[in-house]
Formats: sequence, structure tokens, C-alpha cells
Amino acid sequence: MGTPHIGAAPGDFAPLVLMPGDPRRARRIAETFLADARLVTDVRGVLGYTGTHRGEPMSVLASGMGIPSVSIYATELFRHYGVRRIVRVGTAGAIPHTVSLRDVVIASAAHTDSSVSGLLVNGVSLSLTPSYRLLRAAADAAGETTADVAAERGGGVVHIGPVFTSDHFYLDRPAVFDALEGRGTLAVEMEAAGLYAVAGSEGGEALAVLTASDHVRTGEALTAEARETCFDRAVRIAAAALLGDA
Ligand SMILES: O=P(O)(O)O[C@H]1O[C@H](CO)[C@@H](O)[C@H]1O
Ligand SMILES: O=c1cc[nH]c(=O)[nH]1
Repeated sequence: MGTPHIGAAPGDFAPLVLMPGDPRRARRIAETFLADARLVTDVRGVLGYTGTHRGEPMSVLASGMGIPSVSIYATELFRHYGVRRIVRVGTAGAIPHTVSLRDVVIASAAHTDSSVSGLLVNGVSLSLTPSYRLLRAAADAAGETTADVAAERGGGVVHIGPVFTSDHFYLDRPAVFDALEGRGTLAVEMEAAGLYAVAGSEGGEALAVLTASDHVRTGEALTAEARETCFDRAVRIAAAALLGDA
């Protein structure tokens, strides 16, 4: 039963999956966003739950950190569990000063310093992009969140644009961030490009909806408590995108 990394039985996952990096965040999402959630896998402590959201079956599974880890879980979900859509709900470091802590960044493309963009098609550096349907549904779900509305709700604004998926959390190269910012890159994280690459290869749909938990220019960072509260907004947008025309 299951795959090398997922202990769930066939049929245990819904076709729609939310995917945070952190297993404890997966549990929190299951407790707060899913009705009747049940644990379906805990191999290696990577927790997965299935329940319903607004009456539709929906699952949550942690990805762990980095492209190799998210690639394993996304591939096994698409290939062996009939999953159709995965939306990553992660944290990220804001790059330009126009992105503030608590803002949500919907990743319309993922640049990367990983080899993944060049590994899949010989001689080609692939553009790693989300499903247009998911992107459009997330943009619609976020649409009413102007700066004023966001301030009233205690959250930041929603940005849509490219992100940088890095293999290096401790990347001490400001020039890289300068060059990426000059090309419109909004935030840095460690999984979106891998998820987009897997979805492209496996015939699935994927998107990353990120919350700015720290700022690479100023060094500011959210407290652990603020991180949890702010994160809910990204999860709401992600769940709405998953439901889309499901
Ligand atoms: O909060 P998550 O989803 O894990 O995302 C970010 O946090 C981790 C690094 O601290 C990396 O996985 C990065 O992408
Ligand atoms: O990967 C990440 C996640 C949050 N903040 C960063 O600077 N990098």
C-alpha cells in the first residue's frame, strides 16, 4: 500500500491538494480549513489529511523543504493518487520594498538557480509557470483585496508576479537579488519551480500562493504567532483557486 514516501491507500487523497512546506502547518490547515479531516499519511512525519472544504473533498499534504522534497510528494500525488491540482501555501522572503511583510505573493512564474529547469528536456531551459486556470482563479479570489481593505482586515496586499525558487536558504549574494528585482521578481522561496516542473511533466495543475514572512532587504521577520494568523489569508485564496471550476 502507498508509495515509498506516502502511506495512504489509493483513493485516500482528494483530487485537490493544499501543500505547505511545514507538516505542523499541514495539521493546522486540516484543523481549521477542512471539515471531518482524517490523517491519511505520516511517513517520515510528513503529515497528510483529507476532509472537505465548502462541501468538496480536499486534502493537505506537507512538502518538506526544497525542490527535491516537493518533487517527490507532487510526483507521487499526481502519478499514484489521481490528484489533479496542487496549490503550495508557503512562506517567502520579500525582495523589493514594494512587497511588505504579511503581503501575499501569487507566483505567476518561478525563476530558479536549481538544475530542474534544464534537466527535463535536453538542451532546453524550461519556463516554469503555474496553471493558468489556477492563477486566474486565485487572482479572482484575491481581487477585492485593495490596500485599504487589506489594512482593515489586518493583512497586506496581494501581488502577482515572478518569484525566485532558490536551492540556497542562506544565499549571501545581494547582487543576485538586485538583478532579479530589476526583472520584477517579488519574493524568494524554495519549492515553486520544482512544483511547476512536476505538474508540467505529470499533466497536473499547480500554483504557489506565498505569504511574505520576512524581508531579504531589511531583515524584518514576522513573529511565529503573526506568521500563523497571516498565513490564513493565503490558504483562503489557495482553497478558492483549487475549487475554481472543480
Ligand atoms: O514555509 P515553507 O512553505 O516551508 O516555505 C519556505 O520556508 C522554508 C525555509 O525556511 C522553505 O521551504 C521555503 O520555501
Ligand atoms: O526560502 C525562503 C523562505 C522565507 N524567506 C527567505 O528568505 N527564503
